[in-house]
Amino acid sequence: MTIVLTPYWSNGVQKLKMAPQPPPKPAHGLTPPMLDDEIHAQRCMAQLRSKDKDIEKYIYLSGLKEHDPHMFYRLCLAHMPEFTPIIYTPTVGQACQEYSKNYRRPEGLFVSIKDKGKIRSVLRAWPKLDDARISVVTDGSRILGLGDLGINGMPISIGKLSLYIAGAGIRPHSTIPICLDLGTNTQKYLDDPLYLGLRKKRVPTAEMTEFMDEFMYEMSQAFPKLLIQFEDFSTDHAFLYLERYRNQYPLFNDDIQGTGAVVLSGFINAARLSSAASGRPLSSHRILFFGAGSAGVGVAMQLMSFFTLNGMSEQEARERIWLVDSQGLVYAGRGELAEHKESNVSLVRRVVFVFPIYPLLARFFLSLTLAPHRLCPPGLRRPSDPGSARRARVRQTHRADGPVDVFRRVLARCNRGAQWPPSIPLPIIFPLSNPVKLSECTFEEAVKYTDGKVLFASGSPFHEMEWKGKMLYPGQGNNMYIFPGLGLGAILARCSSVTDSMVEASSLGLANSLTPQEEAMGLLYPAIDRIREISAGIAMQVIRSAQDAGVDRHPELRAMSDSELLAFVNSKMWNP
Ligand SMILES: NC(=O)C1=CN([C@@H]2O[C@H](COP(=O)(O)OP(=O)(O)OC[C@H]3O[C@@H](n4cnc5c(N)ncnc54)[C@H](OP(=O)(O)O)[C@@H]3O)[C@@H](O)[C@H]2O)C=CC1
Ligand SMILES: CC(=O)C(=O)O
Ligand SMILES: [Mg+2]
Repeated sequence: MTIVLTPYWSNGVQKLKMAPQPPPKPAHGLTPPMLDDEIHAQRCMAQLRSKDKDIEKYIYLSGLKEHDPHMFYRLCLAHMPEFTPIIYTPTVGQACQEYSKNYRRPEGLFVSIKDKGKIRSVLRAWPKLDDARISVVTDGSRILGLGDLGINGMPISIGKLSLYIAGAGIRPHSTIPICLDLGTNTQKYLDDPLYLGLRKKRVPTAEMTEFMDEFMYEMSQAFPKLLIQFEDFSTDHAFLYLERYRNQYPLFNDDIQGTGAVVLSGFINAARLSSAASGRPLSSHRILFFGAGSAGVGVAMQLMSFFTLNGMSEQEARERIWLVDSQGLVYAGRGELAEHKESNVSLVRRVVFVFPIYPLLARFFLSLTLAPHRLCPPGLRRPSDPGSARRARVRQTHRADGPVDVFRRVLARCNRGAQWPPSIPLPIIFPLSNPVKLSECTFEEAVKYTDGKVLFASGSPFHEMEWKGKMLYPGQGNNMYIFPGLGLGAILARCSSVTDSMVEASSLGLANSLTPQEEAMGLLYPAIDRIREISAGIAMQVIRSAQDAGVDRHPELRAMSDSELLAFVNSKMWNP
């Protein structure tokens, strides 16, 4: 089916093709006589691999997905490690940045601030109203770590949904990529004649909230069975709209909750290995978050919840967790804190009482000195390090222009060329920022500075490497391991909302999905080729958790045994 769905900014009439229907058998004579499926799969891979640049590969695969979706998803499933860096991070970041330049055809739904008051009619233009089950919605304001890309954020919604289809077997025509156009504060795009979005600065939060209220209500009316994933909203709005709507509609925020879940899962597996090697209990870990945005605070909240559910007091759990932002250590009394840091005050250190008389000195000291010093694992501290020299060093690190440089320097200084201390046999380093160029450190750096001992997981993929005759494998701590299974479970259980317990269930499901072979290799996350199996297991845990929380609306699933439920989940997966 094709319908005319012209983006409001487009002059011409363009057709939005609803993909993918099973390909109709072409009449004899309309295809080459020897067009064999198997050979054609090889041909497509050869065409893909012949492209020099990743962005060209991305464009090629977008075209393949449009005109032959079955082949696209078949190849995607067969070559996950090769495909994900192209259709997802890191290349999707470039695809977003160049979206207006490379734009070829409409894909997804654009809802503009100008549609306020008539969002209903925009949504109802979507051709597959009854089929819709999952939508990834972004406003383009914080795409990966690349900042405010405005309407150029659309490929992130498309990319995430491709992973839903490939990774969890969501039916392609049940997905709706959405980009909200609320303006952009990035001058480069406002000045770009090719920019496809509104040429105005972002609207104030109050106006955005009115828009969001209407948008969410109309979404629930137009698509009654829809689960919504909020993606890459700037941190203030990410927390605001998650809290505002989470009890009203089935939705979750991928950057806060999906990231929290994936990192908790990796942490559980890493801490197991680390604690086994050091003989120290899980409670001995000290966790530094370098960045206190939606991802950092989301993960910190997830870890807090895990620690307290597993026997630690809130105080003990809090003492494990340290947040650092662009101003240094986040602590109560530092001054006005952003809402998402303030409202998660249980994470904020309450250390200022040590300096009742000299609050300014305290702020300076805590921000520049104590935080990185204390956070540096104990075995790495140099007891003889004079305070002034340390302060100077730390100040120097804070002079850097971005978190990447700061982190690299801290890491390098932690090592100081000395032997990695035996008190921390297996340090855990998760440089989670995306895409690759924003990763806080590379796998190679982490391996080098820890003499090959690091337990490592990054947001974007790195290659394995050899170190002193041994092959070392980096993990990919990316929410792509979580959202397909979490979404599938929430859809199949017909949830009225997504609870914290469902998110935690997805995390534990992932942590427990390692095979004995993967465990023996010291992996923190399972091989991505097994994503379907992993997603099915996660979906099953999520459904059970939804039932426990009483938010499921599919009572027949309650009567099923676990094996029946798993078979049911698998039977619902779409296959190319
Ligand atoms: N691996 C994964 O699955 C995921 C990865 N991410 C990635 O995480 C990154 C962060 O996302 P998000 O939290 O939403 O982004 P934000 O921009 O909201 O947060 C960034 C944080 O880093 C802090 N920061 C910036 N510069 C410095 C500096 N020089 N020194 C110390 N701290 C600094 C900021 O401080 P301040 O608060 O003071 O401004 C802020 O707290 C992105 O790259 C994103 O792609 C996100 C989601 C999932
Ligand atoms: C992975 C992801 O969601 C992000 O970097 O924003
Ligand atoms: Mg994201």
